[in-house]
Amino acid sequence: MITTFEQVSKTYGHVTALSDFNLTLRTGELTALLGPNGAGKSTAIGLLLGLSAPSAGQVRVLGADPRRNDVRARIGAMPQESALPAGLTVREAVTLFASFYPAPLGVDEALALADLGPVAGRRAAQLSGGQKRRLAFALAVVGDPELLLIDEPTTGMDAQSRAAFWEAVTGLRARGRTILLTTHYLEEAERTADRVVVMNGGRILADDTPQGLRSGVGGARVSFVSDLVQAELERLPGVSAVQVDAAGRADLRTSVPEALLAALIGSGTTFSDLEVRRATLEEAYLQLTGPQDMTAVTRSA
Ligand SMILES: Nc1ncnc2c1ncn2[C@@H]1O[C@H](COP(=O)(O)OP(=O)(O)OP(=O)(O)O)[C@@H](O)[C@H]1O
Repeated sequence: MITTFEQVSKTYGHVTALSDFNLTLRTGELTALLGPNGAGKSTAIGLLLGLSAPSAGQVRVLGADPRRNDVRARIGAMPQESALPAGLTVREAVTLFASFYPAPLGVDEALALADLGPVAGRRAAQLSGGQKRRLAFALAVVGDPELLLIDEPTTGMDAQSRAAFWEAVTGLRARGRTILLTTHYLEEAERTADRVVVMNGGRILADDTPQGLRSGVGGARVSFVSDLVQAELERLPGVSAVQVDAAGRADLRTSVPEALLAALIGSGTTFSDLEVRRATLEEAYLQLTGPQDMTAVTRSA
Protein backbone atom coordinates (compact mmCIF):
# COMPACT_ATOMS: atom_id res chain seq x y z
CA MET A 1 0.00 0.00 0.00
CA ILE A 2 1.61 3.11 -1.22
CA THR A 3 2.17 6.43 0.55
CA THR A 4 2.87 9.34 -1.77
CA PHE A 5 3.08 13.07 -2.17
CA GLU A 6 2.27 14.08 -5.73
CA GLN A 7 3.20 17.63 -6.69
CA VAL A 8 2.15 18.85 -3.28
CA SER A 9 2.26 22.49 -2.27
CA LYS A 10 1.30 23.82 1.13
CA THR A 11 1.08 27.51 1.87
CA TYR A 12 0.26 29.36 5.06
CA GLY A 13 -0.70 32.88 3.97
CA HIS A 14 2.36 34.16 2.14
CA VAL A 15 4.64 31.38 3.56
CA THR A 16 5.27 28.45 1.21
CA ALA A 17 6.02 25.49 3.47
CA LEU A 18 6.06 22.86 0.68
CA SER A 19 6.46 23.44 -3.04
CA ASP A 20 6.15 20.86 -5.84
CA PHE A 21 6.91 18.14 -3.30
CA ASN A 22 7.07 14.60 -4.70
CA LEU A 23 7.91 11.63 -2.52
CA THR A 24 6.97 7.96 -2.36
CA LEU A 25 7.51 6.03 0.87
CA ARG A 26 8.34 2.42 0.13
CA THR A 27 6.92 -0.34 2.30
CA GLY A 28 9.37 -1.69 4.88
CA GLU A 29 11.80 1.17 4.41
CA LEU A 30 13.11 3.59 7.01
CA THR A 31 13.30 7.01 5.38
CA ALA A 32 14.98 9.95 7.12
CA LEU A 33 13.68 13.38 6.17
CA LEU A 34 16.41 15.92 6.86
CA GLY A 35 16.47 19.68 6.54
CA PRO A 36 17.13 22.90 8.43
CA ASN A 37 14.58 24.52 10.75
CA GLY A 38 11.59 25.63 8.71
CA ALA A 39 12.44 23.34 5.76
CA GLY A 40 8.93 21.87 5.77
CA LYS A 41 9.46 18.50 7.47
CA SER A 42 6.71 18.82 10.10
CA THR A 43 4.37 20.20 7.46
CA ALA A 44 4.94 17.05 5.38
CA ILE A 45 4.26 14.85 8.41
CA GLY A 46 1.13 16.87 9.26
CA LEU A 47 -0.20 16.20 5.76
CA LEU A 48 0.41 12.45 6.16
CA LEU A 49 -1.48 12.58 9.44
CA GLY A 50 -4.40 14.32 7.78
CA LEU A 51 -4.05 17.28 10.16
CA SER A 52 -4.35 19.63 7.21
CA ALA A 53 -5.01 19.42 3.49
CA PRO A 54 -2.50 20.30 0.75
CA SER A 55 -3.00 23.65 -0.99
CA ALA A 56 -2.34 21.82 -4.28
CA GLY A 57 -1.48 18.27 -5.32
CA GLN A 58 -2.39 15.01 -3.66
CA VAL A 59 -1.32 13.09 -0.56
CA ARG A 60 -2.15 9.38 -0.36
CA VAL A 61 -1.45 7.38 2.78
CA LEU A 62 -1.48 3.60 2.44
CA GLY A 63 -3.32 4.16 -0.82
CA ALA A 64 -6.09 6.39 0.57
CA ASP A 65 -6.96 9.88 1.80
CA PRO A 66 -5.19 10.41 5.16
CA ARG A 67 -8.21 12.20 6.60
CA ARG A 68 -10.24 8.99 6.58
CA ASN A 69 -10.64 7.48 10.07
CA ASP A 70 -9.84 3.95 8.91
CA VAL A 71 -6.53 5.21 7.47
CA ARG A 72 -5.63 7.07 10.67
CA ALA A 73 -6.00 3.82 12.61
CA ARG A 74 -3.16 2.35 10.54
CA ILE A 75 -0.72 5.19 11.27
CA GLY A 76 1.34 5.70 14.41
CA ALA A 77 2.72 9.14 15.14
CA MET A 78 5.32 10.43 17.54
CA PRO A 79 5.10 14.22 17.17
CA GLN A 80 7.82 16.65 18.23
CA GLU A 81 5.78 17.73 21.19
CA SER A 82 3.05 15.46 22.40
CA ALA A 83 0.34 16.19 24.91
CA LEU A 84 0.53 13.14 27.16
CA PRO A 85 -2.34 12.13 29.45
CA ALA A 86 -0.65 13.60 32.54
CA GLY A 87 -2.94 12.11 35.20
CA LEU A 88 -2.65 8.53 33.97
CA THR A 89 0.14 6.13 34.80
CA VAL A 90 2.34 4.98 31.93
CA ARG A 91 0.59 1.61 31.84
CA GLU A 92 -2.88 3.20 31.92
CA ALA A 93 -1.98 5.56 29.07
CA VAL A 94 -0.65 2.74 26.90
CA THR A 95 -3.71 0.59 27.72
CA LEU A 96 -6.03 3.47 26.79
CA PHE A 97 -4.29 4.05 23.45
CA ALA A 98 -4.31 0.32 22.68
CA SER A 99 -8.12 0.40 23.01
CA PHE A 100 -8.34 2.83 20.06
CA TYR A 101 -6.96 0.26 17.58
CA PRO A 102 -8.46 -2.89 16.09
CA ALA A 103 -5.40 -5.14 16.47
CA PRO A 104 -2.99 -3.55 18.96
CA LEU A 105 0.21 -4.93 20.40
CA GLY A 106 0.06 -6.28 23.94
CA VAL A 107 0.49 -3.48 26.50
CA ASP A 108 3.55 -5.21 27.99
CA GLU A 109 5.07 -5.59 24.52
CA ALA A 110 4.64 -1.86 23.81
CA LEU A 111 6.07 -0.97 27.24
CA ALA A 112 9.07 -3.23 26.58
CA LEU A 113 9.62 -1.77 23.08
CA ALA A 114 9.85 1.70 24.62
CA ASP A 115 11.92 0.42 27.57
CA LEU A 116 9.27 1.70 30.00
CA GLY A 117 8.80 -1.43 32.14
CA PRO A 118 10.52 0.04 35.23
CA VAL A 119 8.37 3.20 35.22
CA ALA A 120 5.06 1.63 34.14
CA GLY A 121 3.39 2.59 37.43
CA ARG A 122 4.50 6.22 37.36
CA ARG A 123 2.20 9.06 36.30
CA ALA A 124 3.03 10.60 32.92
CA ALA A 125 3.39 14.04 34.52
CA GLN A 126 6.17 12.70 36.76
CA LEU A 127 8.35 11.34 33.95
CA SER A 128 11.68 12.88 32.95
CA GLY A 129 12.00 14.50 29.54
CA GLY A 130 13.56 11.40 27.96
CA GLN A 131 10.98 9.11 29.59
CA LYS A 132 8.20 11.29 28.17
CA ARG A 133 9.68 10.80 24.68
CA ARG A 134 9.70 7.05 25.29
CA LEU A 135 6.05 7.16 26.40
CA ALA A 136 5.21 9.09 23.21
CA PHE A 137 6.94 6.27 21.28
CA ALA A 138 4.96 3.57 23.15
CA LEU A 139 1.71 5.40 22.33
CA ALA A 140 2.77 5.64 18.66
CA VAL A 141 3.52 1.92 18.29
CA VAL A 142 0.90 0.28 20.52
CA GLY A 143 -1.63 0.21 17.66
CA ASP A 144 0.87 -1.86 15.61
CA PRO A 145 0.71 0.71 12.77
CA GLU A 146 1.72 -0.04 9.20
CA LEU A 147 3.14 3.47 8.85
CA LEU A 148 5.10 5.06 11.67
CA LEU A 149 5.87 8.80 11.59
CA ILE A 150 8.45 9.98 14.07
CA ASP A 151 9.41 13.63 14.38
CA GLU A 152 12.75 14.31 16.11
CA PRO A 153 12.33 11.24 18.32
CA THR A 154 15.53 11.12 20.35
CA THR A 155 15.72 14.73 21.55
CA GLY A 156 16.25 14.54 25.31
CA MET A 157 16.96 10.80 25.42
CA ASP A 158 20.14 9.55 27.11
CA ALA A 159 22.60 7.23 25.35
CA GLN A 160 21.00 4.00 26.62
CA SER A 161 17.51 5.16 25.71
CA ARG A 162 18.65 6.16 22.23
CA ALA A 163 20.27 2.77 21.67
CA ALA A 164 17.13 0.96 22.89
CA PHE A 165 14.95 3.26 20.77
CA TRP A 166 16.88 2.52 17.55
CA GLU A 167 16.87 -1.18 18.28
CA ALA A 168 13.07 -1.03 18.63
CA VAL A 169 12.67 1.01 15.42
CA THR A 170 14.87 -1.28 13.36
CA GLY A 171 12.94 -4.25 14.81
CA LEU A 172 9.69 -2.69 13.55
CA ARG A 173 11.26 -2.19 10.13
CA ALA A 174 12.30 -5.86 10.10
CA ARG A 175 8.60 -6.64 10.59
CA GLY A 176 7.81 -4.76 7.37
CA ARG A 177 6.66 -1.48 8.91
CA THR A 178 7.19 1.68 6.88
CA ILE A 179 8.90 4.41 8.88
CA LEU A 180 9.41 8.12 8.22
CA LEU A 181 11.69 9.94 10.60
CA THR A 182 12.88 13.51 10.94
CA THR A 183 16.00 14.29 12.91
CA HIS A 184 18.73 16.87 13.25
CA TYR A 185 21.11 14.14 14.49
CA LEU A 186 22.71 13.23 11.20
CA GLU A 187 24.79 10.36 12.48
CA GLU A 188 21.58 8.64 13.62
CA ALA A 189 20.15 8.97 10.13
CA GLU A 190 23.41 7.74 8.62
CA ARG A 191 23.43 4.67 10.84
CA THR A 192 19.78 3.66 10.62
CA ALA A 193 18.07 4.99 7.50
CA ASP A 194 17.70 3.00 4.27
CA ARG A 195 17.08 6.24 2.49
CA VAL A 196 17.74 9.92 3.17
CA VAL A 197 15.66 12.74 1.74
CA VAL A 198 17.22 16.19 2.17
CA MET A 199 14.91 19.16 1.85
CA ASN A 200 15.08 22.92 2.23
CA GLY A 201 12.64 25.73 1.48
CA GLY A 202 9.83 23.21 0.99
CA ARG A 203 11.67 21.40 -1.83
CA ILE A 204 13.56 18.11 -2.06
CA LEU A 205 17.28 18.60 -2.73
CA ALA A 206 18.40 14.96 -2.66
CA ASP A 207 16.90 11.50 -2.27
CA ASP A 208 19.38 8.63 -1.94
CA THR A 209 20.88 6.04 0.39
CA PRO A 210 23.21 7.43 3.08
CA GLN A 211 26.13 5.88 1.17
CA GLY A 212 24.96 7.38 -2.11
CA LEU A 213 24.75 10.85 -0.61
CA ARG A 214 28.17 10.52 0.99
CA SER A 215 29.85 9.41 -2.19
CA GLY A 216 27.86 11.78 -4.41
CA VAL A 217 29.07 14.88 -2.63
CA GLY A 218 32.22 15.65 -0.77
CA GLY A 219 34.44 12.73 -1.81
CA ALA A 220 36.95 11.97 0.93
CA ARG A 221 39.22 13.64 3.45
CA VAL A 222 42.93 12.79 3.28
CA SER A 223 45.32 14.07 5.92
CA PHE A 224 49.03 13.59 6.53
CA VAL A 225 52.17 15.38 7.73
CA SER A 226 54.68 16.42 5.06
CA ASP A 227 56.90 19.29 3.91
CA LEU A 228 54.57 20.20 1.04
CA VAL A 229 53.45 23.82 0.98
CA GLN A 230 49.90 25.01 0.37
CA ALA A 231 50.33 25.53 -3.39
CA GLU A 232 51.77 22.02 -3.85
CA LEU A 233 48.94 20.49 -1.83
CA GLU A 234 46.34 22.34 -3.90
CA ARG A 235 47.81 20.81 -7.08
CA LEU A 236 47.23 17.22 -5.90
CA PRO A 237 44.43 15.37 -7.80
CA GLY A 238 40.82 16.33 -7.14
CA VAL A 239 41.61 18.68 -4.26
CA SER A 240 38.84 21.17 -3.49
CA ALA A 241 39.93 22.36 -0.03
CA VAL A 242 43.21 22.47 1.89
CA GLN A 243 43.90 23.22 5.53
CA VAL A 244 47.34 23.02 7.16
CA ASP A 245 47.62 23.24 10.94
CA ALA A 246 50.52 24.68 12.96
CA ALA A 247 52.14 21.23 13.29
CA GLY A 248 52.28 20.89 9.47
CA ARG A 249 49.40 18.43 9.23
CA ALA A 250 47.56 18.88 5.95
CA ASP A 251 43.85 18.10 5.71
CA LEU A 252 42.66 17.84 2.10
CA ARG A 253 39.23 17.31 0.62
CA THR A 254 39.42 15.38 -2.64
CA SER A 255 36.99 13.79 -5.06
CA VAL A 256 39.60 11.13 -6.02
CA PRO A 257 41.43 9.88 -2.92
CA GLU A 258 43.09 6.93 -4.71
CA ALA A 259 44.56 9.16 -7.43
CA LEU A 260 45.72 11.65 -4.82
CA LEU A 261 47.58 8.95 -2.88
CA ALA A 262 49.13 7.58 -6.08
CA ALA A 263 50.37 11.07 -6.97
CA LEU A 264 51.71 11.64 -3.48
CA ILE A 265 53.62 8.36 -3.48
CA GLY A 266 54.76 8.87 -7.11
CA SER A 267 56.22 12.29 -6.25
CA GLY A 268 58.63 10.72 -3.78
CA THR A 269 57.49 13.11 -1.03
CA THR A 270 58.08 11.83 2.49
CA PHE A 271 54.84 11.84 4.47
CA SER A 272 53.60 10.31 7.72
CA ASP A 273 50.47 9.90 9.88
CA LEU A 274 48.25 9.21 6.86
CA GLU A 275 44.49 9.15 7.43
CA VAL A 276 41.82 8.66 4.75
CA ARG A 277 38.14 8.87 5.52
CA ARG A 278 35.07 9.18 3.36
CA ALA A 279 32.83 12.22 3.64
CA THR A 280 30.24 11.90 6.39
CA LEU A 281 26.54 12.33 5.82
CA GLU A 282 26.83 15.60 7.72
CA GLU A 283 29.38 16.92 5.20
CA ALA A 284 27.15 15.87 2.32
CA TYR A 285 24.15 17.47 4.04
CA LEU A 286 25.99 20.74 4.66
CA GLN A 287 27.08 20.88 1.02
CA LEU A 288 23.47 20.45 -0.05
CA THR A 289 21.85 22.84 2.38
CA GLY A 290 24.67 25.38 2.64
CA PRO A 291 27.06 26.20 5.49
CA GLN A 292 24.70 28.85 6.85
CA ASP A 293 22.56 26.08 8.32
CA MET A 294 23.51 25.89 11.99
CA THR A 295 20.80 23.42 12.96
CA ALA A 296 22.62 20.23 12.07
CA VAL A 297 23.82 18.81 15.33
CA THR A 298 26.55 16.24 15.71
CA ARG A 299 27.03 14.58 19.02
CA SER A 300 30.53 13.60 19.98
CA ALA A 301 30.82 9.83 20.04
N1 LIG B 1 0.45 26.79 11.07
C1 LIG B 1 1.35 27.55 10.44
N2 LIG B 1 1.07 28.83 10.12
C2 LIG B 1 1.96 29.61 9.47
N3 LIG B 1 3.19 29.18 9.07
C3 LIG B 1 3.53 27.92 9.36
C4 LIG B 1 2.64 27.03 10.06
N4 LIG B 1 3.26 25.84 10.21
C5 LIG B 1 4.48 25.97 9.63
N5 LIG B 1 4.65 27.22 9.12
C6 LIG B 1 5.83 27.70 8.38
O1 LIG B 1 6.10 26.77 7.35
C7 LIG B 1 7.51 26.58 7.21
C8 LIG B 1 7.84 25.11 7.39
O2 LIG B 1 7.66 24.77 8.77
P1 LIG B 1 7.85 23.27 9.34
O3 LIG B 1 7.39 23.28 10.76
O4 LIG B 1 7.22 22.32 8.42
O5 LIG B 1 9.45 23.12 9.28
P2 LIG B 1 10.37 21.96 9.86
O6 LIG B 1 11.25 21.52 8.74
O7 LIG B 1 9.56 20.93 10.55
O8 LIG B 1 11.25 22.77 10.93
P3 LIG B 1 11.92 22.31 12.35
O9 LIG B 1 13.17 21.58 12.01
O10 LIG B 1 12.21 23.63 12.98
O11 LIG B 1 10.91 21.51 13.11
C9 LIG B 1 8.16 27.50 8.22
O12 LIG B 1 8.50 28.70 7.56
C10 LIG B 1 7.06 27.74 9.25
O13 LIG B 1 7.23 29.01 9.88
